[in-house]
Amino acid sequence: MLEIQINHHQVTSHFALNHIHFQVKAGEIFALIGKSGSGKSTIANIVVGQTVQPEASIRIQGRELNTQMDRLIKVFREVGYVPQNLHLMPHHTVEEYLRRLGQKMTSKDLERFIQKNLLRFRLKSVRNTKIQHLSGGERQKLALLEAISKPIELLVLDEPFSQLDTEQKLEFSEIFKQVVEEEKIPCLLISHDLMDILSLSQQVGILHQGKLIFLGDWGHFKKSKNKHVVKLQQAMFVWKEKIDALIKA
Ligand SMILES: Nc1ncnc2c1ncn2[C@@H]1O[C@H](COP(=O)(O)OP(=O)(O)OP(=O)(O)O)[C@@H](O)[C@H]1O
Repeated sequence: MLEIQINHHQVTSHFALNHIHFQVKAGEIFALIGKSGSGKSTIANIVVGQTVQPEASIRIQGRELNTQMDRLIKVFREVGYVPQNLHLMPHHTVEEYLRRLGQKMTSKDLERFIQKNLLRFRLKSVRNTKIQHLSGGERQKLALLEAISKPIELLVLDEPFSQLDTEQKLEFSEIFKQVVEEEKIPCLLISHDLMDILSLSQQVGILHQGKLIFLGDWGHFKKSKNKHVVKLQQAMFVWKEKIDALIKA
């Protein structure tokens, strides 16, 4: 279980996070959505340890990660993080990159790691392609692979769908869902688009001007009368009508 508590974090004179408190179970995807500038990435940066906020509490199985010891490293070692802007090595091929990730393994384990992950992440056909020539979807898969290639206790993805087309989103969603189930770790998924997270997450948090204005599962979401949630419900209704009409035509 991951528990995040940020009572107050002043980012600028105009923007602060307030009363952020939520929990994510192992094997569960918690989607944090909100408009641009609502504070999603600020939360992600605190959760992964990139922003120093001594008063924030990031607990995994009741153990506090945000301690002075853990502050010595840039990202908490327990976290697998896929940032909004990926930092992959452009001149390496996919296979070379995997060899780098597994450089401390025995040669037998390394071969097993490469074969398993090329299959699991559907990257076999591009194993000899340089990263600079990969599609957005392939790069995103490689970043997720890297995030889970070390022992981690939680996973954070910041806007993984923003550069992907519809087909790539579908493929990435399938792989991502399977990975979270297999790894049995809590996952925080940041997105600005409700459509991208609908079929993926069990819990959803809606962020508005630095505050969580909704927190719950999709059953609660459906029944909520909060004005911001009602707007999203209406958008979903319009999509449903359009999709139904297309299917019937
Ligand atoms: N390092 C910083 N310096 C100044 N202002 C910042 C900094 N980081 C964030 N902000 C401000 O804090 C607010 C929240 O930003 P944040 O990036 O968390 O929003 P977001 O919801 O992730 O937006 P987006 O979806 O566009 O990425 C914004 O008004 C932003 O300008």
